Parts: sequence; C-alpha cells; structure tokens
Amino acid sequence: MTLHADELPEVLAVTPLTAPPDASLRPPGSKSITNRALICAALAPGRSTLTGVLFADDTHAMLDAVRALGASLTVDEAARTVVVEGIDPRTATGAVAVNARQSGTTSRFILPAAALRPARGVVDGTPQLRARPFGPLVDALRELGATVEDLGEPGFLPVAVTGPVAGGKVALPGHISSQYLSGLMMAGPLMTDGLSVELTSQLVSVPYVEATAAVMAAFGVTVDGLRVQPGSYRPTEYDIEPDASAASYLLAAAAIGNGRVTVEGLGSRSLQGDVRFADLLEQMGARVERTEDRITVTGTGALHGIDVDMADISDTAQTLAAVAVFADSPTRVRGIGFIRGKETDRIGAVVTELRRAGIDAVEDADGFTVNPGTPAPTAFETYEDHRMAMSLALLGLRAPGVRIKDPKCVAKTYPEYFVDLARLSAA
Ligand SMILES: O=C(O)C1=C[C@@H](OP(=O)(O)O)[C@@H](O)[C@H](O)C1
Ligand SMILES: C=C(OP(=O)(O)O)C(=O)O
Repeated sequence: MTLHADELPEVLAVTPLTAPPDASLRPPGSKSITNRALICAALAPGRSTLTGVLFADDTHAMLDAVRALGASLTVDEAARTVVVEGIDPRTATGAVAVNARQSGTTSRFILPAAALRPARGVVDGTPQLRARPFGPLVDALRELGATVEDLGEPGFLPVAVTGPVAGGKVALPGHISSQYLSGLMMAGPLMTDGLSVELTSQLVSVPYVEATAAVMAAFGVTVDGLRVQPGSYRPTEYDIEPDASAASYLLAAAAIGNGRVTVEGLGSRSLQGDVRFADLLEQMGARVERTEDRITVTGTGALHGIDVDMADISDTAQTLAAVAVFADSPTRVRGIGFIRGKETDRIGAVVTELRRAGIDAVEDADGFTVNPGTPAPTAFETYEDHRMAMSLALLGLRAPGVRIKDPKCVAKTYPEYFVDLARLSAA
C-alpha cells in the first residue's frame, strides 16, 4: 500500500512518531495560485507556461473548467507543468457546462469568466459545493449586466450565466467569502466598462485578494484598490509557489513532535497569507527561522495557548486547533464565523471531533476554544473536508490510537499528504 490518496483504505491508522521529526520538504503547488494562474492564462490570448502546478481535485476541476471555456491545455503532470493557449472569451460561441466538483475557487472564479461569453454557461458542483453560499456573486453579476438563471435554490449552485457582462460599479458583501471579489476582479479587465467594487461589509481572507492582484499583475493587468480598468491579459511564464495551507500541517508537526521541519519554496516572499501560520507557532513557543523562500519551525518542548483572530488565514484554524491540544493553556480562535460555510461547518466539526477524543473544546459564534488534554484513541469523522483529515491526523503523531475515516478526502488539495506525513516519521 502506498499512502497516496488514490490508494488509501477506508480508515487510516496514524503511526505515532518514534523520534522527533527532522525533515525538509517542498509542499505541493498552491491551490489558490494554480487556480488564479489558470484563469489569467486562459483569458490571455496566446501561449502561457505554468510551472509548479498543483495536481489535485480542485485544480483538475479548474483545468476542465478553462478547457470548457475554450482554452487549449498541454498537461505534463510529472513535470508539474501546464501550457495554456488562452482565448478571448468575448468572441466565443456555443453553450458550455462546468462541473466545479468540490472547489469553491473554481466555481467562484469561473462564473464571472463565463459571464464574459455571449453564450450560456452552466456552473454546477457536488452536493457539498451546492450547499455553499453563492448568492452575492450571482447578485453582483446581475448588477453588472449579465443574465443569471437560478437552476436550483436561489443563491446556490447550479446557475446558468449568459453574457456579455458590461461591468461598471457593483456593491458586494465581504464577510462571507473573498472568492466572489477575486473572481470578479479577474474577469474585470475584459468587462466593457471595467470594474469598480464597493464592499458593503468587512472583507474576510484579505491576503487572498492581494494574491489575486499579484497574479493578475504577472499577466499584465494592474488592479488599483478595488478598481480594474478595461484592458487585456498578456500571456507569460509563471512559476507557482508551494501551498502555504498545506505547509501548515508540516510545520505544526514540528511543534507537536518537538522536532524540526523546513518547508522549501515558501518564505517572506510568499503571496499567501497562510505563511503567517508560522507566526502563531512562534507565539505559542516554537522557534521559527525565515528566509525569502524557506521556513523552519523547531519545537522547543514548550507550547502555550494563544488568543488569535484568524479571519485572514482561516484555512489554518483547524491546524491550530490540533496544536492547541498539546499546549499548557487554552487557545481561543476568533473572527472565523464564515468558515461554517466551507466544505463543512468547520467550527462545529472541529469542536465535535476534539470532544469525541475527550478534549474539552467549546464553540462560539465566531470561533472556538481548545482546552489542552490527552486525546483518547479515536476514529475521527472527516466530513468530506480535507482539512479535517489533515489536522486531526496531527493528533496521531503524539497520541496512540488515532484513526482517520475517509482519508481519501485529502485529494481535494494534497493527494500526497499522508506520504509526506510518513516522511516526518521516517526522518
Ligand atoms: O481565494 C482563494 O484561493 C481562497 C480563499 C479562501 O476562501 P474564502 O475567501 O471563502 O474565505 C480560502 O478559504 C480558500 O481555501 C481559498
Ligand atoms: C475552503 C477551501 O477551499 P475552496 O473554498 O476553494 O473550496 C479550502 O481549501 O480549505
């Protein structure tokens, strides 16, 4: 048996560390940057070459989506490279259908791109994705001049969009997801009147919007605040950095296992807010060294609880919950009420599972508190949420008897997660 997602059993027993980890790893390519680069390259007439590409369920969804929009792709998974022949969607003809699978980014980025086409495009996904909020993006596209039909319950997938979308000014809430804003921004330059967004509530996940502007800039489009002028994307060669959310598990393992882990390819130059997860480990007592493109975390034997707002880096909240179990005082996480609308209600799920293992965890409206303890041998539910599986597995590095149900769900963003985790034990 290998530990690749394709070959994992129904339930996976996690092997506790027998020695402190001492390893250096390069996590897979960033999901968020891969899916942005694929959109920008698809909208840039001509040939772009993307390297460092993540191949996982979420990015396969985007590869299929940009193909459906008319881009031609040459994919070399072994070389982690995709060559994209981009198109101008405004000259497209013919109806298209996109299955975004479980991928929030794919669905929220492709709908505005599909709205540039003067033809009908249907966007749908798995039942899990259909349950996630979509209404603000539909409302915004309507305000910008596209025709959007609700094919199911209003405010949710599936929807059909028919462009062209004129663009101009639009009001958008920021407190549910930043992905609506990122998706609109990337389609913005190809809207006749450009795009000017006014946020009507506080924006969550802010670093992702900064990453959107950075990737757009690499493809020749400047974003000015929340305004995008009409213009065009330029094809380019773009190297995708490793995934900072994926790195959070590896760095957490160093803190939990009192060892040392270096993630290569991610450092102070990263476009991803989630590299700041290392700052939280430092606040808890781990030692952290950073260069432009490398982060090393060393466990010191001491881990203290912290009180932290994670609205900017919420994909690492479950990782922090796992670390918090082994601290010497409680950890409170705030500012993340919106993660109840992710793959599952992540606040409810993480608290339920920690409690299943006998840990005193408590949920509140916008976060949770973890009181440290010793996890009992437990088979954890994972809620079709890759981040539940990856975070709860960390408990098993120190506590015997941890089993992860449906471990295959890591395929969404990190198919080789359990291979990499085993590397820490082997080191
Ligand atoms: O734009 C992106 O790439 C993402 C934004 C975040 O979502 P929200 O903006 O919905 O918080 C994050 O949770 C997701 O994994 C990726
Ligand atoms: C929330 C996530 O993904 P998405 O919204 O892209 O489905 C995630 O990867 O944790």
